[in-house]
Amino acid sequence: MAASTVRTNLDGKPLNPLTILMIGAGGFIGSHLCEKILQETPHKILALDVYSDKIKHLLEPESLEWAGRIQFHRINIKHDSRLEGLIKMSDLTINLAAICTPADYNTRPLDTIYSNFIDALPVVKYCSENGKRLIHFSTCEVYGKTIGSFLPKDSPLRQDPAYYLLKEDDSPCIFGSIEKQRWSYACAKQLIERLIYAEGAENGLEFTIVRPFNWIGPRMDFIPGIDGPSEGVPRVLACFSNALLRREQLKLVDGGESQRTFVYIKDAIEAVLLMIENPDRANGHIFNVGNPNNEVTVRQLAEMMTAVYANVSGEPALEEPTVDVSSKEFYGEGYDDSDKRIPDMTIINKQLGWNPKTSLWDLLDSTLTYQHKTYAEAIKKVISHPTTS
Ligand SMILES: NC(=O)c1ccc[n+]([C@@H]2O[C@H](COP(=O)([O-])OP(=O)(O)OC[C@H]3O[C@@H](n4cnc5c(N)ncnc54)[C@H](O)[C@@H]3O)[C@@H](O)[C@H]2O)c1
Ligand SMILES: O=c1ccn([C@@H]2O[C@H](COP(=O)(O)OP(=O)(O)O[C@H]3OC[C@@H](O)[C@H](O)[C@H]3O)[C@@H](O)[C@H]2O)c(=O)[nH]1
Repeated sequence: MAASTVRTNLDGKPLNPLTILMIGAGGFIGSHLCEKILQETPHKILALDVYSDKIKHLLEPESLEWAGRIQFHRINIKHDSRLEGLIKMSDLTINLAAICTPADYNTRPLDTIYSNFIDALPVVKYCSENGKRLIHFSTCEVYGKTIGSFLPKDSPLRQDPAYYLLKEDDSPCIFGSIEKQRWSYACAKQLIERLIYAEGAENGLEFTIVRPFNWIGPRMDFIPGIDGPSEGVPRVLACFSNALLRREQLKLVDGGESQRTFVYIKDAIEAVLLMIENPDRANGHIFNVGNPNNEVTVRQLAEMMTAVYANVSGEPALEEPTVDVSSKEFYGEGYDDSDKRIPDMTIINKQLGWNPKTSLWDLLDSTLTYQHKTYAEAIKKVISHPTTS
């Protein structure tokens, strides 16, 4: 591994080992980022989260080759005086902590706003006051709806990228009305972005903002009734995986017409490592991180996942693998949706030379292989003994 050799950045400068405070290290993205940093770099991680299940394999046993380079701190940043001390001890803080599942945005809007704005405030403040660098995770949802979504359905302008391509320094942020509480998350993320940007402009905070575009892969969210609440609604990858594992129909919200671009978590993590190790190129920037080549409608995603899962499991797909449900029925009152999300890649290409590599088919193949291996047996047990779940 590279830890014993001298690492250089994109400009050929040697890199000193960093101490990185990773807030939300126990989540989906955090677990992959911890793995990458420990396996490929000499950097140290102060991993902060309220949960550690997804990074258990990195914390135990003590004999692992990176023992001593990762330390877990079980802390809730809502109320813990240790936060500032940890920021002071680190060269860089990465903030991933958030409530970020759409089922929560309209049903727990207060928790969503507190988590994505209020709870992030001390992190920004302590970084700014102590002259520490911050990489903050925002979201592609700050763009909201595309300009093109307001055009008539048959308008040829809808095919023009000027009406849908999402550009960091150009596109407006278009949300629905206040009673559409779906946008509580996007709005909170937008305000914290503006605050970080202002701290940079007025007080010299060194920051990078990341806007992930539907990063997916192993360890994303949970499978209801197995490693998460039975009634919980995770993001689409886990919802569809859960249905496939249980041989149930995949639910298409409002016909599954919305479009998304999906990027493989392992590609996306490469971009984050470039940001970590190239501050001169990353500071002061907002980066879209996604795969513009992997666009599908949610219906197409369901069809692809059904086909891939049949290959992986060796079980034929259901005759009617999908069923339509209304958003009101699925998410409740106040849901709304982003119509289309294609990231413009100009800034990340220019600053960091990063490009995603993995096709949607390939990333679904490795992810569903993982889901099958991890959950198929447990699901069978729960189905045959429903009362013990
Ligand atoms: N996965 C994606 O495609 C995606 C897309 C857009 C934005 N993001 C952003 O990236 C970040 C990470 O997303 P993820 O997919 O890994 O989500 P995740 O839910 O898997 O991880 C978030 C982690 O933060 C922790 N956390 C939340 N509140 C906390 C608190 N008060 N104190 C300590 N820990 C706390 C959670 O326990 C969890 O482990 C979030 O900010 C999210 O908004 C992710
Ligand atoms: O079972 C399901 C689940 C979801 N969906 C649909 O699939 C699409 C994608 O849903 P996801 O749950 O992955 O969430 P979204 O892409 O809407 O938002 C996500 O993207 C960016 C991040 O900030 C967050 O992780 C999350 O808000 C939506 O149109 C949703 O309505 C279904 O049709 N069926």
